Amino acid sequence: MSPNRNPDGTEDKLEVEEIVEECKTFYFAGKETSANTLTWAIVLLAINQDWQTKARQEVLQVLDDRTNNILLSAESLGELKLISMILNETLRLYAPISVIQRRTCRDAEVGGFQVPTNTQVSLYVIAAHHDPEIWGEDADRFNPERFSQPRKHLAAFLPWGLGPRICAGQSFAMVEMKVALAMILRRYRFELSSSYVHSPVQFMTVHPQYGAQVIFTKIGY
Ligand code: HEM
Repeated sequence: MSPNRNPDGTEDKLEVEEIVEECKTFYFAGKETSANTLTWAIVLLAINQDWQTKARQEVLQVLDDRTNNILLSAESLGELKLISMILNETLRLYAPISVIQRRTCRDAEVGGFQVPTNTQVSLYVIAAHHDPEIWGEDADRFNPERFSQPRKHLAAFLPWGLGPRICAGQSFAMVEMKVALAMILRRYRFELSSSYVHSPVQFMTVHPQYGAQVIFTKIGY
């Protein structure tokens, strides 16, 4: 671990315990979030069979256009436009981290409100993501088309947070989720089981309280 130079020129190094803590943060921040997003994406595609079909067609087309049609290359990942739209819409509807917290280090004014130093401020990601004034009257519906055009309000979509503490694993997470979803779509058709009960719950991350019962059928690709 290379030393970090402070503004006064002195050097700081992370201690072993601090490195261990960082590893734990990466494990927790990286595993639950991505796993739950993928789970919700599978549930949403199991409900919305038209999008599942379109997404599979895209994956097969991107793979077919390659000589090695089994693995996705870094460049072919960029061609999975529908998969990106589906993952973004999943992150909008079921942002794994639904509340972001900050503590003010000085007096501030936010939207006309005076916020004194040392106040804990909670930013409800889930409220911004479901606001009909931003997303329209169908804000609660799954519609990946919303992400076919660049977003007008950056701050209306913030599953990764915003600012200097934005998610450190954002790009990595999108790559792993795209690869996993593409590989599942390529090999399986899936539908919701009749035992599935829709009940999102927030406990550390937003996940399906009673699990996600989905029936997978292998397809011959
Ligand atoms: C769907 C997947 C993920 C989502 C939705 C997500 C979301 C977030 C959010 C909302 C934050 C807080 C940002 C803030 O306070 O403004 C965060 C922080 C963080 N995330 Fe992620 N994350 C995901 C995956 C990952 C992965 C795969 C890794 C690492 C491999 C990772 C590593 C981190 C770290 C280290 C932080 C703390 C950054 C800091 O405090 O400076 N995340 N993430």
